[in-house]
Amino acid sequence: MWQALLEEGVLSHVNKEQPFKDKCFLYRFRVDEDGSAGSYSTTEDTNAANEYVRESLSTLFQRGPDAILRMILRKPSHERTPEELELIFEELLHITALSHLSTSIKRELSSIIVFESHAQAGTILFNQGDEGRSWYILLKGSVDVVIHGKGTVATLKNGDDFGKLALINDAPRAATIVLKENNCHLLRVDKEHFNRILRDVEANTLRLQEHGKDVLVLERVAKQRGQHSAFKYTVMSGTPSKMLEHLLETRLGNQVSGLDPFLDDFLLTHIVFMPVVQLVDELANYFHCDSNNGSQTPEDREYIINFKKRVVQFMQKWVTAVRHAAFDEPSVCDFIEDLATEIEADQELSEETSIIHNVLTQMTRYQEDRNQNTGQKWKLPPNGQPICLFSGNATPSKTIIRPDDDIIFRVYCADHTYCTLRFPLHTTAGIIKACAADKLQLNRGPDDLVLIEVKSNGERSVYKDNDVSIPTSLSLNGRLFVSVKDHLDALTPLPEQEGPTEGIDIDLEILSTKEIAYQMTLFDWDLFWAVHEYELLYQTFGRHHFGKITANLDVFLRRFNELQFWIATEIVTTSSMCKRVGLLRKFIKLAAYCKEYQNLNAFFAITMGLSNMAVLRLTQTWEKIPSKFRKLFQEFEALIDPSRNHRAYRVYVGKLQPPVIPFIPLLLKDMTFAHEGNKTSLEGLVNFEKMHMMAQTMRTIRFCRSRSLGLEPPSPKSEGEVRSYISCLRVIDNQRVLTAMSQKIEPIRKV
Ligand SMILES: Nc1ncnc2c1ncn2[C@@H]1O[C@@H]2COP(=O)(O)O[C@H]2[C@H]1O
Repeated sequence: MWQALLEEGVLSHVNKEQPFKDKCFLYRFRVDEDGSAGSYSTTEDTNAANEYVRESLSTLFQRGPDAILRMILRKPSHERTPEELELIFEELLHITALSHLSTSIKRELSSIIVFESHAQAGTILFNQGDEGRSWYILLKGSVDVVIHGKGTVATLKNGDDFGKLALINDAPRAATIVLKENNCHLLRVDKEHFNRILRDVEANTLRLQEHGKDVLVLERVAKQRGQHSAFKYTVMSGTPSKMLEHLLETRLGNQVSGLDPFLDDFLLTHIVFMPVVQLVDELANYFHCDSNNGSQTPEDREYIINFKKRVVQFMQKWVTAVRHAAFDEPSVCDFIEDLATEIEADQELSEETSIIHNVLTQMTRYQEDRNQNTGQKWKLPPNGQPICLFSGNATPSKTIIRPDDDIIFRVYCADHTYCTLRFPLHTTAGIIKACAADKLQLNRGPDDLVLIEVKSNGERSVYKDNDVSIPTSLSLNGRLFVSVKDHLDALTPLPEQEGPTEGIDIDLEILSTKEIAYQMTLFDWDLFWAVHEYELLYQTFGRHHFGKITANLDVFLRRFNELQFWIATEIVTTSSMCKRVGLLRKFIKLAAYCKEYQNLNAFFAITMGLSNMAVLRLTQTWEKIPSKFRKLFQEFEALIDPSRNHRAYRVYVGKLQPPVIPFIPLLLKDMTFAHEGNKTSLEGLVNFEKMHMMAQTMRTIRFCRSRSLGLEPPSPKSEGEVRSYISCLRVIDNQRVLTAMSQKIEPIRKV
């Protein structure tokens, strides 16, 4: 009762101590303090006073038991008796915020959980950006969750808890907590106890709300070994802006080195859910958060400066993660320049000057390089040869194909007449269609016409009007046609699409196999190097989704198919059995060298070429090669075996150190699997788990290229000859034709 009187302010301790202590005489009644106590002169006064005492006593009878609990909860742990701990434990059983915890944990909590009350509405419990020291459960009253630049985003009521995020992630407080009512009651668990008892058994999911709607859903995940605790919260879904805020608040600043996985996932995939322009806009707002904030306390200033530093760090990590792709966006370049100017003018940001200058230098270097190589011309030769620079240089040699580079290609119509067009790669199918129709004098409206690929086997695939990177997307011997919609059946492949009818003139036997593998790897490395991780995203979401070109990836995938069909073409066009046997041996050796050079793309392509039914069925040829070659080939086949989701290959490649040229079709398969199996948006929030899956695959590419290719060249005998040979392979990519030729050179044996 004394405790209740104390809490209600009837009684006060001279030093304002809150827990009531018996046998202590330093209390006085407030009325005494005020000096307003007087004698009751009339009977009415006495009756009124008695009535007042009765009412007060009945209130005290109600409040007394609760006050005992609070009195106990205010005691230091070591002063709590076993009976008192039991009382606390029973109370904890009724608290929803603890309902997911086991009985033994609640017992542990009984001895350390403390009661805290605050008399005044408006009291700040802690500030955004502060170090997290405790976790709270609200027992009575309500608090506002306030965020810089946003104001109050949520109000928490009794039963709610808060303050866990900073403790679990070792991050600063994500919001300021302000008491909304007088006399709020809270339970508090301090960090050291939280870490010891709760951290690793915390609830699996944490949902943050703003204005009644979920904005961030975090899930508990295992941390890597060696870290403070076994768990932390990672983002599962969220609104784009809240995820960015969470990133800037918690994932930057306290990270000394390395790239935080959430930050890296965000940087690699944000284009899916947050366009670059929006990202730059929000970063600029964060950087300028002080511009409309007149009076600032020193704490405010510190917070603001810290935030500015984080924006700079974000830019640095952005450029590291996506390299030149960031500089291809004018809004990013403008922002970097503005940042540099403002940072130079702000003494408080002097440490950031070198970071932003470094970013600026990278940007300038890239822009210079781009300006030098601007408007390159590529051509897609009509005879099924690889896409190459128009200047005649057959090897792209570390040349990236850019959206505004031109490409020269042909568009045919049903009677096989054609026009030659030259367009930037980012041109849409709709424009190409209109222009080709005009040149070929097809007098029909654009809605009646389609742009379509006709493959060498007669298969057709229609382009959507807003698809881009059209010429590079063609299959090896595929051709672009423009046709009236209703007459697609009339389209037939051109005779030349069949490919060569006999082997290429050069005598492969005289070229050193190792030299071919070496030159092939250099060539493939250059193509691989030009592919940006983003192209995997563009390809997965569809050519029209981002309006961005996938030309470098297209060229690399074409190369894969080219190698695969080249093997089959060479074998079936070699009619001499003796030569064929030699060729088979040579190709198995070639696959072995490519594997040794860690060019797994070529290794797969060659092995798949050799496993083509048109080659595999040549039993007489296979019988004539030494058994050690056949065994080697069986090993290779086992490695490319697609069963159990390409397990053999995944295990093998998992052990390699870069540089590696990976089997890209599998990476694309993984991307498609992640894309088709998971929604991009879940109840209005970005499904970040999906973004994480996609980023993992994109990171594989980064890992494979994280060291440059430094192969020891085999003593060159015919370097130039080999190089020009492997960069200009002509192939048959029609399976029916390959099989027919195979049957011609080794007819089915009659039993
Ligand atoms: N929308 C929100 N954004 C950030 N924090 C929130 C939000 N809603 C509630 N909170 C709580 O506010 C707390 C502030 O401190 P913490 O970052 O430790 O943990 C935070 C959450 O528990």
